[in-house]
Amino acid sequence: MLAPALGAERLRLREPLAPYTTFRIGGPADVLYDAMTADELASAIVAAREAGVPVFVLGLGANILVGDAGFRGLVVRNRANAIRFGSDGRVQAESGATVAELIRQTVAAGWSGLEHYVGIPSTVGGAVWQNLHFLSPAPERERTMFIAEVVANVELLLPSGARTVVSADEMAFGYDTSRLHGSGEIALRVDFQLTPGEQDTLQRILQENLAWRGARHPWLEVHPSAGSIFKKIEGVGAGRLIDQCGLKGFRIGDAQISFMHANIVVNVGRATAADVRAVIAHAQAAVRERFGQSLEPEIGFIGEFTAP
Ligand SMILES: NC(=O)C1=CN([C@@H]2O[C@H](COP(=O)(O)OP(=O)(O)OC[C@H]3O[C@@H](n4cnc5c(N)ncnc54)[C@H](OP(=O)(O)O)[C@@H]3O)[C@@H](O)[C@H]2O)C=CC1
Ligand SMILES: C=C(O[C@H]1[C@H](O)[C@@H](CO)O[C@H](OP(=O)(O)OP(=O)(O)OC[C@H]2O[C@@H](n3ccc(=O)[nH]c3=O)[C@H](O)[C@@H]2O)[C@@H]1NC(C)=O)C(=O)O
Repeated sequence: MLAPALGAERLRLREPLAPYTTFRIGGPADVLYDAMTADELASAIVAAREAGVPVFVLGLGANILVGDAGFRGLVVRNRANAIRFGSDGRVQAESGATVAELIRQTVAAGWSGLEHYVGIPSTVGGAVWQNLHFLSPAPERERTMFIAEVVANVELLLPSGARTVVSADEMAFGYDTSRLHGSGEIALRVDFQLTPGEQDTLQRILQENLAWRGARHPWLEVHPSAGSIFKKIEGVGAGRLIDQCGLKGFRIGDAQISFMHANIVVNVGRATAADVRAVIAHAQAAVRERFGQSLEPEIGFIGEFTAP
């Protein structure tokens, strides 16, 4: 049903999703399609919806846990990555561009606003979906900065299949959220408004932020993860509560609570989604019993899970 619209030769059947996630976990998608432009991304979603096929848009797979039984339907891997510079600090990126590449190009051109988010795996689409954030530069690090601060407009694909451009004010950005959560809307392109930056300042922020993250978070290349597993508990810290339960290093199968940061679960070998879910349940039960607090997962659970 999808082949006429998307091209049979570009559809991969029963494709394992683990390699396309930072957790390196997850069973096969019925069908995987790589969208190479924003137009292809929009066409694929519209084609799937018209055919009544469930569809999931995959960025870098940095904030999701895919079930061991995989995804029934179409996974569209967003590889639409064109980046165009306008005048006076305007930069437009397709939503599959990586934040890493966008930072590389904007910093090289002397524009400030995105350098704070260095080292965080994300596509531009994932970044606006979740309102990507990091602490303000050292030495103060006095506040959390959000990508919303440099977003001017977002082009959206609506559930109807129509496209529209909305301003940042209309994006309902919050901590770890935006209007894209649960709305069925997909970000196709984002316009950023950046400001001139001193090359030395930009380079300092890049290096200091990478050092900060490197010292606190496990390294993805060695210890695959999905970043923070649980949502922030304001003024307390999900990681601190799990830590105080003595759970650093707690392991089920090959899923382990990181020794570096208790809010991160790492895949130390061949972890399954069931292993990760069992670790999540254990941490939730321990924190509820000890502190009476509910830990709410921050990651998305995608596809089909077998019982742990
Ligand atoms: N601060 C940190 O240290 C870390 C932060 N992260 C966060 O994780 C996210 C990772 O992004 P990424 O790997 O690209 O995303 P993922 O592939 O992990 O997808 C996560 C969700 O993003 C939504 N999404 C992705 N692309 C789009 C799009 N074009 N339009 C609308 N929704 C989209 C989907 O939501 P839906 O299910 O609603 O369709 C999906 O469930 C970033 O937001 C980043 O902030 C991750 C790791 C560490
Ligand atoms: C890693 C992510 O985002 C990160 C983001 O990189 C950084 C910097 O802005 O701030 C948040 O981390 P965080 O470390 O402050 O969050 P929490 O896990 O709630 O920890 C809060 C505090 O608890 C303490 N803490 C943390 C871990 C630990 O093992 N022990 C401990 O005592 C630390 O003092 C820490 O600062 C984001 N996490 C959440 C859940 O909001 C992600 O979204 O995947």
